[in-house]
Amino acid sequence: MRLAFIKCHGSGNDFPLIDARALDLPDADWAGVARALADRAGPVGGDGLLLLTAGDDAGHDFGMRMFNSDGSEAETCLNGLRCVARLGFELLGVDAARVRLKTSSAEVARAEPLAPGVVTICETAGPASTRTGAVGLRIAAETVIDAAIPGLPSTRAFTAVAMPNPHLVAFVDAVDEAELTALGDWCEAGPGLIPARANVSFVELRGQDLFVRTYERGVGLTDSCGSAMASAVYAAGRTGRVPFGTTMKVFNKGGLVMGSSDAAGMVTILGNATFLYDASIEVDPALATAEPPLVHARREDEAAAWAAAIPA
Ligand SMILES: N[C@@H](CCC[C@H](N)C(=O)O)C(=O)O
Repeated sequence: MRLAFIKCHGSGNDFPLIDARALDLPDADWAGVARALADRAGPVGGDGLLLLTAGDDAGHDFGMRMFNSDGSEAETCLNGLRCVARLGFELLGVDAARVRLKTSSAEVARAEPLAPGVVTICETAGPASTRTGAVGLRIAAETVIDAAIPGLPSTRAFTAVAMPNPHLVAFVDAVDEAELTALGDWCEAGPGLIPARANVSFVELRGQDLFVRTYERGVGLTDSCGSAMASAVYAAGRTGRVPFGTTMKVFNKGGLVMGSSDAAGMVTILGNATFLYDASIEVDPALATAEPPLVHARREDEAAAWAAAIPA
């Protein structure tokens, strides 16, 4: 089948994005499309597949679905949501919307550019939950807040957050990528402690700002993860490191976003939604393979604006 897509990124988290409002494919086929298009060794590459889906009578202007590179479907993707929101705004001619996610809803709106030429979207999601059941942790404790998790092969103190996708967040003095990768790999095996797996983040507190490095469920180490940044912002408030209500810069390997949260668990993230190119591609969902894409237009001005705003 031939699919049109936009290659986009939110804070360096990159995705093929498909307007799927009129496409009716079984979930297994979307999983195959994700595995074909978000394969780093394949013709497109990305940290997952984003779908813009139709609105509904429950007050959602449109919806978002997100499939990880391994074909698993996530509850949310907050870097991806900004890109989906931008496409929804452009297609519907609106500047704000309520969006249906897999198991929750989010509010999105156009915002003042973070830097000249950088399309910027504000998103509010939540409430974040620290209930271990919501995070998928099979332990007796009701919550894990800045505490070791029995059975996890790490002695670090974690805060477990459902955004609503599962996150384990540890504040560290300095991010050790090898340690993060080893722990992420352990979670990827779906151990009895956390069978649905988890996104794992190490976070450096830099004054009242954060630097977040994340091993994403279903993907691996990524340049940034929006729901991980949201979880880290909330965890910073919940653990008393940064007062709720503080707007902080959240740095990551792919750039930065602005974030804040409140005691009720609502998290607001402001960040880019950059479109890189428009293309179409022949995909075989059953085999999870794709031909090289036909690129129709490159949005070089947007890529340049982001590069100028976030020097390497
Ligand atoms: N990159 C995303 C999160 C994508 C889903 C995640 N890997 C999961 O399986 O929960 C983001 O920006 O939030």
